[in-house]
Amino acid sequence: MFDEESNSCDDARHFAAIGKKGKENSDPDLEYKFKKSKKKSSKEELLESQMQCYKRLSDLLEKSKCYSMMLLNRIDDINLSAVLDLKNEAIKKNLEAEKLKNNKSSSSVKKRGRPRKRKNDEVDQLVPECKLARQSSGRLDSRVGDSQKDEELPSSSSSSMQPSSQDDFCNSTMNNSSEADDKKLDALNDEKKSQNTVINSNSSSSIGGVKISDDAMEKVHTDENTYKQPVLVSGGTLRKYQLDGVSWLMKLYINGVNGILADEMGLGKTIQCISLIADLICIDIPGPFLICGPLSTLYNWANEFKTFAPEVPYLLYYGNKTERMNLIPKIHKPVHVPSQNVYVKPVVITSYEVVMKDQRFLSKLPWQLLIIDEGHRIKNSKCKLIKELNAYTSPHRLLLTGTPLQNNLSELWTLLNFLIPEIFNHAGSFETWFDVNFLENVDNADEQIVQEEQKSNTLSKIHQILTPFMLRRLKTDVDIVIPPKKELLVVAPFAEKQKNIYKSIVNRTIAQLNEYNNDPYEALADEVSLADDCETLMKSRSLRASTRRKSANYKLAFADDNDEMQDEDSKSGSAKGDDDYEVDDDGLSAWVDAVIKSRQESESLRSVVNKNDKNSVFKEQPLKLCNILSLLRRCCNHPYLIKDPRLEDDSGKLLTTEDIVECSGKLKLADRMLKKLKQKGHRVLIFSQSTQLMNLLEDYCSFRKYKYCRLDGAMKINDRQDEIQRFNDEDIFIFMLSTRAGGLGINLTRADTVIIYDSDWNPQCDLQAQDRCHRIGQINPVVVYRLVAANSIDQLIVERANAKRKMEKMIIHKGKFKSSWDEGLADTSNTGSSYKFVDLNELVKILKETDYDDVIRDDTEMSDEKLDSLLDRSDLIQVWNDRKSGVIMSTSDSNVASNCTGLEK
Ligand SMILES: Nc1ncnc2c1ncn2[C@@H]1O[C@H](COP(=O)(O)OP(=O)(O)OP(=O)(O)O)[C@@H](O)[C@H]1O
Repeated sequence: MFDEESNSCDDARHFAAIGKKGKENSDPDLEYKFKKSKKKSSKEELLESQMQCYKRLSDLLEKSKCYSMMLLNRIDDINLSAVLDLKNEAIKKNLEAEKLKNNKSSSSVKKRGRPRKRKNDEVDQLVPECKLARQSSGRLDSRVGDSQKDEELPSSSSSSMQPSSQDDFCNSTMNNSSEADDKKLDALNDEKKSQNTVINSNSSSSIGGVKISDDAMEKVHTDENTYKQPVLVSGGTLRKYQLDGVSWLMKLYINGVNGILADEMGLGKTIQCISLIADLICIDIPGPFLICGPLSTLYNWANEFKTFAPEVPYLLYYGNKTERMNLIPKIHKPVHVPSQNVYVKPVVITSYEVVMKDQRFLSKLPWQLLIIDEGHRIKNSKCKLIKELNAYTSPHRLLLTGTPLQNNLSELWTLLNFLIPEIFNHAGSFETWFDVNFLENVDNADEQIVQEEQKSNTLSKIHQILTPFMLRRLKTDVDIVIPPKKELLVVAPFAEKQKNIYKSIVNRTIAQLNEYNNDPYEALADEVSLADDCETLMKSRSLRASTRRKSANYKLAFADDNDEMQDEDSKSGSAKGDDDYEVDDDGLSAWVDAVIKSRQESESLRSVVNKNDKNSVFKEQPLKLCNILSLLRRCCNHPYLIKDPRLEDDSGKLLTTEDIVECSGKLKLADRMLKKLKQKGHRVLIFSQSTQLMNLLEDYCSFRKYKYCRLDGAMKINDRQDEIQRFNDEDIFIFMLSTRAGGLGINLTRADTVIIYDSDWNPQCDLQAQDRCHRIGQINPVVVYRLVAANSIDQLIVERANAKRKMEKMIIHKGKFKSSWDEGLADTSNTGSSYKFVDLNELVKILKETDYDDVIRDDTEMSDEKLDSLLDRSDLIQVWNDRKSGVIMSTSDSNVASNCTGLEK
């Protein structure tokens, strides 16, 4: 619905922003209307605001259309000129380089008196000492003691994982320090550029200052059907869709358009970016290039460079302050790329943390490309990272994310605003452009959504606007063969005592709410006594309270989920539902409604109160309220998370008994499943939101004598990497990971089973987690079990997540952004106001989809037969075998191949 108040508020912000930015962005017409509107009646204002809204939307569509037209024309111009074939060019270049090298090496043979070696051997020759250093370093302690510390990362000499290219880089810069300094880079590369013809001032030079010669342009301007693998990417073969992706990225780059590569997780966004950089090097753009991402993904980037583009130098820039300072000279040192005979700056790979900490220094460098991996990290417009990143100048910004839309449309808008502020210039007015309430409202029936779309075409408009800037392919769209996956929602009944505790929490809270009538603040201020109640209950079960670990540390359930590596059990979100909770008739749903209502009320009150009184007593109350959700979640996961009753032995170790399994419905079921999975030789990833639950699961694994690995956000990067390596190298049954830290950018294809022990409010986090093993490199079908405690907050979370997922599917419309660049633009280049309308039948299909393929539910303990059928994956194996033979018969037919990936529902 159009909101008059928020619109005028947006307008005010909009004009304030105009004032700040200067005249160039202002719209005098709008400004006049805005001032004038103040004197009008509210009806007139509403009408006028709606007109403004309409005008802005038309402007936006027009801008997007013009942008697309401009790009299309530019591409056409370039393609019309005589385009040399990239491959021939590469071969020519290689020959020249080879010739040059032969000359060089024959003179060096004379000088050093040693025989000439083959190209690859030469690189290896440079680094024997570094390789030795790699082998000699040992494992490090697994925890960071002080969370406030700088990232504790090793210096280059002590890292057990220091990649060879890094070593190559160190060594070669040392060996060549006298000749390959900054001046040499400029001189060398200037010399090369001067051999080229005129710089195409119409193309990139006008956009962000990137100058690309005609010669260079010719090398990259082949259309995507003939786009060739970059010569520097020698460690693997790009798949067709990846070549298309690189072609798209290159076109964005040379046309000065920022964008989002939003391919589904595991499709190889990394290799596509590496290929882009490799191609940029070949067209005389010698860097520097900056890649930033979550800490846990840095080694993955390094490994991918090492594997696929071994000649492209990179630098892992991280560590504490001193370590980073020591690395600074290396950022500036050019490195020789033998096959191209060019000097380039190493690609700097770093974390968000460092991008913020070292902003003052790093942002001064003339980055030629800025890649933000797991780009949804900046979905919140107020996050510090966005502000810091905005200080970085680069002619090109690229966001990578497999999950561009996580919670709501404003987040997507924030990403676009960061990338293309000239079009998506005012995030706040987004809501006034589109009436997206009907999409975001979880209570809306599917039919309502379809009717609304029929009426307003909102989805069609959004798709049209996004198309030029986003490329998204799903596993089912592309020519890769990944074994099928299925997801099962497994509903576990509470263990008897667990159920009592849960009831007690709910009843006590409702009583509080009633008791204090409409005053939720007072009602929930007594949280401690609520916890005490639970304790009393536990004690009454004769479970003695002696524990090494502290009892429940109530973290904020509504903490900002943008915090890097935040992986505790407290997540952002809200719950709403009207389920048939047996715990307390309609009690729980009423309770949840009350929780939400009071949260909203207290938030608005807080904002009012806070304006006047910074020390307001109300300030923290809404968060306390949410702690109760956290308490319920703990209870669903394991009652020990409320109070751990175990005693210590003489060495201070907690004595674990069968009770650890018996008192939690979910663990009891998981225990039975794990026993059988082990017998069948499967390997399992267990994801949880809570590190405290992971502590318990560790105790459980030790108790059952299961070999396990662990990865969570508190671990140092080296230790995470060691654990990943250990799981990949050794025969380890279980890898337990915190969803937030372990769900990003890592490859664990040795596992073929995923257990999501507790679901995230944000469904994309769980999807990211599953895709750690369902990706290229997986050879077996994958089964995902999502555990849910029956009739509990767990179910609300899954429902809420499903609603968000539906919205994401509608916006990031399946198939909408997989189209090629030109096809995508063609939609917007049509004359007139013709939209490519959303196919309503397809929309209905999307609305009916769920992520899980089946729900397995039992009110009592699951029978052995049912358990066996739960664990049976012969259906997947059959499908996989059939598909494999189908693919073999027609590998050239990408359509057939694409039908052979994933599992249709
Ligand atoms: N053409 C290729 N040949 C061989 N392996 C490939 C190819 N493309 C990708 N891979 C491998 O596929 C795996 C997934 O790639 P990558 O991690 O880049 O995916 P992603 O899209 O970035 O996923 P995420 O969003 O989860 O980070 C990696 O192990 C990568 O090495």
